[in-house]
Amino acid sequence: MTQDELKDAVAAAAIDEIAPFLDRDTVLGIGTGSTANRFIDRLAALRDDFQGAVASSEASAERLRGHGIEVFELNSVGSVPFYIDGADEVNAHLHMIKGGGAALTREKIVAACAEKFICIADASKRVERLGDFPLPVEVIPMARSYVARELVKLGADPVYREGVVTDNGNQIIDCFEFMIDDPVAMEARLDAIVGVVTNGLFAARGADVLLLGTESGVERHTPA
Ligand SMILES: O=C[C@H](O)[C@H](O)[C@H](O)COP(=O)(O)O
Repeated sequence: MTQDELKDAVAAAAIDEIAPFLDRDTVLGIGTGSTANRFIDRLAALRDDFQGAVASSEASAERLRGHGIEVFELNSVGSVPFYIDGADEVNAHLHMIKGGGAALTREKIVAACAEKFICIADASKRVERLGDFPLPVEVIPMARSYVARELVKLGADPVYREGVVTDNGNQIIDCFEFMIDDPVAMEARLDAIVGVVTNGLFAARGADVLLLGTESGVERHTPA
């Protein structure tokens, strides 16, 4: 199977996972990226079965609206039973690296509000140790050089993602050569650097369920 077919398979599995719980009051949390897009496209068929969605990016909001799915501001929503999103890497504890598409901050906010985080990913995203994928860090623009120097002190090779402005008007630094032994501790340590808005480690609040697309079918994992 191609990677796109595996993404399609996990998007379909996520629909099966949430469909029995939808009602007219349900507002879903929706992530960003190519896997989340496939989920959004499948969600269109169910649009009359739930109220709408909160999106983690302007791109996902536009795609949802394009399918006739109402998009709500997070501040106007009481509860978010499910957050469905992809990942750049995920380990056995369902800690993740996210933010390859620069949407990490809004993703982390919507995920924090959700009762259940369902991660949808093809098998290439599953790793033993996080860090081969360069860890994204969203920074306030005026703090970029300072934050980069602090990241060097932590052992990373920080690279400014040129030309990218996040939905929040900020910039992204990608941390190369930065293997992560303790994702929970490192997530907190990075967040403590002045000028960091968010880092792409989703460990303190990891996923609750991983739907992993493999050659032999979709595997359902919970945290080890
Ligand atoms: O900022 C982007 C998000 O964190 C995505 O969920 C992540 O990059 C995975 O994207 P994709 O499904 O395209 O691999």
